[in-house]
Amino acid sequence: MNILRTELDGPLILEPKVFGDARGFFMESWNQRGFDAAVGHPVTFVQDNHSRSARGVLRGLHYQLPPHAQGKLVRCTQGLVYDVAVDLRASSPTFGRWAGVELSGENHRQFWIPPGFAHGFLVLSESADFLYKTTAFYDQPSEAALRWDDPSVAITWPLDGIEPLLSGKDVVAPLLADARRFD
Ligand SMILES: Cc1cn([C@H]2C[C@H](O)[C@@H](COP(=O)(O)OP(=O)(O)O[C@H]3O[C@@H](C)C(=O)[C@@H](O)[C@H]3O)O2)c(=O)[nH]c1=O
Repeated sequence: MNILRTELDGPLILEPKVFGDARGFFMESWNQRGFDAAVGHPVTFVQDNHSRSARGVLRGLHYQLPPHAQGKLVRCTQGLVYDVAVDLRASSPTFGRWAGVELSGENHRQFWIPPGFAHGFLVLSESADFLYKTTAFYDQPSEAALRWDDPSVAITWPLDGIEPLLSGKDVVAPLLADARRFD
């Protein structure tokens, strides 16, 4: 597994070793020992999620508040998405900054987003299957969101003229100035 850092302290891009042959490919999509070594400490996942979205769907930016804050290990198994993490750790030198990466069924990349970050993605293919593991259970009262197009965060989503399709709650998500942050 190849590990790439972003300009933010915490998120990691993981590139699993893919064994291709005449049948197709094989890869270890998660290996506890390798993952813990990459992150530098043991991580326990408790939930796996799967969503499917059409082109132009933008889910996010989402997080859960402590004590239900979630680390997420995300990947796209079919299609192509642009995936983004935003640093919401109040004491972080990179508070309010973002990192983005293309994840696809072709590049097999995974993105580790630790607790303390908002997360979202934009679908760039006709459809996309998005799978992720979380370190805490879904807790609806702890859900929080940050506006995807907050000018102070200024994420350069590769929209290319697409009008993103958002959920009702994402349309009215607060700007960074009003969003809940992590102490
Ligand atoms: C996230 C989640 C949702 N749900 C339910 C609640 C709701 O009725 C339905 C759809 O939920 P949402 O609209 O929040 O789904 P979605 O917009 O896909 O939410 C996800 O977005 C990405 C960007 C993330 O980072 C995830 O953590 C998660 O917040 O599924 C669960 O039962 N368990 C879960 O873990």
